[in-house]
Amino acid sequence: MKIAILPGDGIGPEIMAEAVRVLRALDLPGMELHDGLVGAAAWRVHGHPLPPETLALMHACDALLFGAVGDPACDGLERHLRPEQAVLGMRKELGLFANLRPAKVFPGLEAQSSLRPEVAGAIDLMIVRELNGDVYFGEKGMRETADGQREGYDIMSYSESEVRRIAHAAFRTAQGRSGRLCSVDKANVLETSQLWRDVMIEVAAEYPDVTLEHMYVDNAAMQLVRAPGKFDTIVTGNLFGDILSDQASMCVGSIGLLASASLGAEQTAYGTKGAYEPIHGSAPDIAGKGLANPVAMILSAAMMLRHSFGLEAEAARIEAAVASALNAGALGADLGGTMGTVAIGDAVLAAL
Ligand SMILES: NC(=O)C1=CN([C@@H]2O[C@H](COP(=O)(O)OP(=O)(O)OC[C@H]3O[C@@H](n4cnc5c(N)ncnc54)[C@H](O)[C@@H]3O)[C@@H](O)[C@H]2O)C=CC1
Ligand SMILES: CC(C)CC(=O)C(=O)O
Ligand SMILES: [Mg+2]
Repeated sequence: MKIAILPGDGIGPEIMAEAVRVLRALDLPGMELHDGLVGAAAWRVHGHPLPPETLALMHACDALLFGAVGDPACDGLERHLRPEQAVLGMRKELGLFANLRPAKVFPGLEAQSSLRPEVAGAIDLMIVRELNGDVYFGEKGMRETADGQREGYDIMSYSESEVRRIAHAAFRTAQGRSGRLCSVDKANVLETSQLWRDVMIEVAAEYPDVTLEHMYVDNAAMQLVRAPGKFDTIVTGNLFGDILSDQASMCVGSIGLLASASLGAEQTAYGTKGAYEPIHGSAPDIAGKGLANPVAMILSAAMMLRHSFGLEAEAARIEAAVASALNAGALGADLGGTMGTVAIGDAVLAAL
């Protein structure tokens, strides 16, 4: 059970330290943790955000715990050297095309949501975000128009096979939940989305026990704050899924609460290889202050135990400890409390 520990930048190291404490407390036989550098932290040492040393570690491990990357000091670098290329590169290099982002309100935290408590209380949804395609990975560049203006461009595209494989992942996810799948696209405007919708409908024929509906992304953004409890499983593209999941986090209460699993086709001796990371970024505005909520990172470790190592009981144990600690008031500033990163980690450990 080899796990790559990739804290990254900003609050990444602070929240990773808490997740590692929780993992170590479980005392799992055969668990090995291997540290690696990603993002600006790697660029400062090796001159690249995803250096060969880290890539080799990623390939050698059964699962990866990833903190966050991003550093304002690097915003002026050429794009291929920016910290964010580490997370994009990891997902592409390992073929991690299915990003599962669960959003569920924790008992006792309904009032921390940006929504009314009775609306927030009904949230229990899963966003299945495609992670290897879309406008994030299309050809991009800067060119000059005929009248001498600068013009930036990013090509949005999806191939049929890319949509088909995420469709199967989403239908299977919906089967394991309530059997309702909502595919979010912009098929009224985008050809990419029309293909997405057509393939979703084709794949639906193989899952007669799942009810498929379609929703345009602008409406989905609205419905997510109007009646989020009506969603069960959402499947969407890379860009829309990125945006909708940040929005879902505030419906739950804080972006510091939402974990994710990024899975591909590769199987190890233990289960599906995957990378596990909070949905948030490196939060430079609070980095180094001990204020970051480590819950999303800790819950990402739980998702790792479930998906990559088949350790369901241990995953559930972490999730129960987090729910109990939050319910008992282990809240940071993001949730209206006063606790810092380490104190929240202590509370989770005490509840384990
Ligand atoms: N997977 C990754 O590594 C990601 C990296 N980024 C990068 O992170 C950097 C910052 O991006 P932002 O747009 O500011 O997004 P962000 O998610 O880092 O922060 C947005 C806001 O949420 C707060 N926040 C985030 N995580 C928190 C936590 N655990 N506890 C308490 N508050 C938390 C931050 O303080 C900030 O006010 C950029 O360089 C961006 O490119 C952004 C998203 C994902
Ligand atoms: C650097 C971004 C593509 C990462 C992000 O915002 C995300 O995956 O949620
Ligand atoms: Mg994001």
